Amino acid sequence: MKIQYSPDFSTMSKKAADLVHLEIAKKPDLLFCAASGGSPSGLYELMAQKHLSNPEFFDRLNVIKLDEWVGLPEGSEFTSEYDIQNKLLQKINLPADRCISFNSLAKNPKMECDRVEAELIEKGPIDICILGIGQNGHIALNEPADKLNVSCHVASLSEKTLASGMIQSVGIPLSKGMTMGIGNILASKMIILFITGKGKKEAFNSLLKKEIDPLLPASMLWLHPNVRVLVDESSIE
Ligand SMILES: N[C@@H]1[C@@H](O)[C@H](O)[C@@H](COP(=O)(O)O)O[C@@H]1O
Repeated sequence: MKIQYSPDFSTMSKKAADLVHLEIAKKPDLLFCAASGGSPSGLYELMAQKHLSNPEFFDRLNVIKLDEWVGLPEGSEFTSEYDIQNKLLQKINLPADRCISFNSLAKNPKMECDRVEAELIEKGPIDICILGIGQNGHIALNEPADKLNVSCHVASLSEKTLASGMIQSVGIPLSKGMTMGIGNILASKMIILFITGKGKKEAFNSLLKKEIDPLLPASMLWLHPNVRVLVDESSIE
């Protein structure tokens, strides 16, 4: 795990963009796993700028979405789909046939996870996995628990996640999410974990203990040989 500190959000995002653009230049058709939320939004903005200056750059890129809430109405601005579509996919003109995603409205979320898992087996592994960290140390929607799931699965959301900014204003009671499992994430060739945003300090300090603990799902990343942790110091003071 390589931890790199940046003085602010934009410097951190620029470091991520440099890494991502370098990998895509080497392998234009790579599989990019996109997280929703605030942490990667600076990266996505820089990718959108790259597209403006070099319209062919993302022409062969494939994207898979990291996670999704279960049961949000179609087109809801709170879905991860909406977030990633608006911040990244529409900006880089990525067609639907090069994007794999969980459908928030799937009638059977377990079957939806199995479908995404099967697509990932066929098209994976992920080349670059973008992650934020939850205030409780979750990655994707792998919540702290005695046991963690290897594969794509339906997750019960923790109280801390339910109280987080992202879904507080939804107005519909949510209790579950669909997510990549820890095994899917650890099978990625490169992982970029952002540490930025309010309330992340405690989880980050726990991660620095270098202990593997399912109650801190992000600690599983210590088992991976190619993880870049990009820290925005201004937000964790
Ligand atoms: N399901 C999302 C994750 O995909 C995201 O990485 C995390 C951090 O969000 P943020 O970057 O907004 O702090 O929150 C949510 O739980």
